[in-house]
Parts: sequence; C-alpha cells; structure tokens
Amino acid sequence: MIRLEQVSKVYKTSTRPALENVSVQVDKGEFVFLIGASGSGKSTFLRLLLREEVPSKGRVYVANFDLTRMARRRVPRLRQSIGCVFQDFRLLANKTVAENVAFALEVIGKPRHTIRKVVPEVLELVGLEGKAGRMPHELSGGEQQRVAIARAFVNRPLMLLADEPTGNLDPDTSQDIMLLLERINRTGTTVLMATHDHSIVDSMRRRVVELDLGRVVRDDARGVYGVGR
Ligand SMILES: Nc1ncnc2c1ncn2[C@@H]1O[C@H](COP(=O)(O)OP(=O)(O)OP(=O)(O)O)[C@@H](O)[C@H]1O
Repeated sequence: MIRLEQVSKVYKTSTRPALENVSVQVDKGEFVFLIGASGSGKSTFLRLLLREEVPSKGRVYVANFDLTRMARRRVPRLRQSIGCVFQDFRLLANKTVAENVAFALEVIGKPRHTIRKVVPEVLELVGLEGKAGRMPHELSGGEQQRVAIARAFVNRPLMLLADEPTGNLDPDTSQDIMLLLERINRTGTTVLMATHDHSIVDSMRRRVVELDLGRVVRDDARGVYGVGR
C-alpha cells in the first residue's frame, strides 16, 4: 500500500535532511503509528505520500502509484485514494456538518443522489446522526474531529493519514477518536497516524515506526511509545 525505498528529503532552505535513507513498507489494512520528536520528519513523511513534496532521493509508492514518476495531472487521482485528518480539524466554518462532508464529494464530481445517500451513512458511522444540521462552532472538539474523519472517509479511501488527530483533545475524547479510527481500520482501510500521544500508542499496541532526526530508528510490530520516556 505504501513503500518508501531509501528516501531522503532535503528542503532547499535547510542544511540537514528532513528524512534520510528511509525505507518503510506498510501493507493494506495495517494500522501504523509514526512517532518521533518534533522535527524528526513525520509531517515530511506524510507530505511525500500526498505528493505535496517530492523526495530528493529514493522512490515512493502509494497504492498502485509510483509517485516519483507521476505526472502532475494524475496527482488529484492519487489524493482521492487518501483521506486526511489533522490536529486542527480544518472544517469549513460556514457550512453545516452534512455540508462539510458533502463538499468532499461535490469537489470530485459525485452525483447528487449518491451524496444524499452516503452522507447520512457516514455521519451515523462516526456517531453524529442527529447533528447533521449543526455548524462546526456548535460542536465540541471531539465532535468536530468526528466530522473531519467522516469527511476524510466518506469517499472510502484506501488509506487514512492522520497527523496528530488527538492533539487538541482531552484523554477521554482522544480514546473515542481512536476507537473510531480502529473501526475504520477494520473496514480494510490502511491507517497511518503521526502522534506524540504516549498513552494512546501504549494502549493500542500497534505497529510503531519511530523517526529520529529523519532516520527510522525503530519499527516494532506491536510497539509502545518508548521505555523511560
Ligand atoms: N517546508 C520546509 N522547508 C524547510 N525545512 C522544512 C520544511 N518543512 C519541514 N522542514 C524541516 O524538516 C525537518 C522535519 O520537519 P517535519 O515537519 O517533517 O517534522 P515533524 O516530525 O512533523 O515535526 P512536528 O512533530 O513538530 O510536526 C525539520 O528540521 C523542519 O525544520
């Protein structure tokens, strides 16, 4: 599903590589935590998968796409197969919950009857039935993140990338969001989540890939955040 082969990334304005000789493979249906200190390269890793950045060296494959050789016009197709969730939710403030989710389908040209059918289904999946008409500011942080997850998942992407999705949430709400991401993972969707949240990583015992100064220093099948940290 995801393959990085000896990938290095050096930003133009930076002296040290953001990623250095990184090789990681993630299979379909896996749930993987990407951890590491601030500046270790987690966001760069995710941006390479979305082709928001290109590697300085090495190759990146996502689904059946070879991102290294991909023509610019094919990038939208790649991004349709990847759902994204962020720490700051990134909802459209002037649209309702249902409109936020529907918008993700409108921009890729889905027919109206499909949108009418699948939006309530996905809102039910994330536990927001009954809140379809609310505005984002009328929701709690956890509910806003559920909307963001619904929007990321409504097109049934092959993969969900989550960058610190619990970073703005209290521990109980974070656990609820993790249960939701687990449920989405059980549908066969590959989930890759960058996080600093020790307790979540420790309680889930999933695969952990750790970056340190741009290098992979650990790849454990059922890892914890780290001993003594
Ligand atoms: N657009 C950019 N231009 C120049 N340098 C960058 C750019 N983006 C990231 N970097 C540098 O690359 C390194 C890795 O950054 P990255 O954002 O990938 O780390 P991170 O692990 O996601 O950090 P955080 O947890 O703080 O989000 C850092 O040294 C950062 O300063």
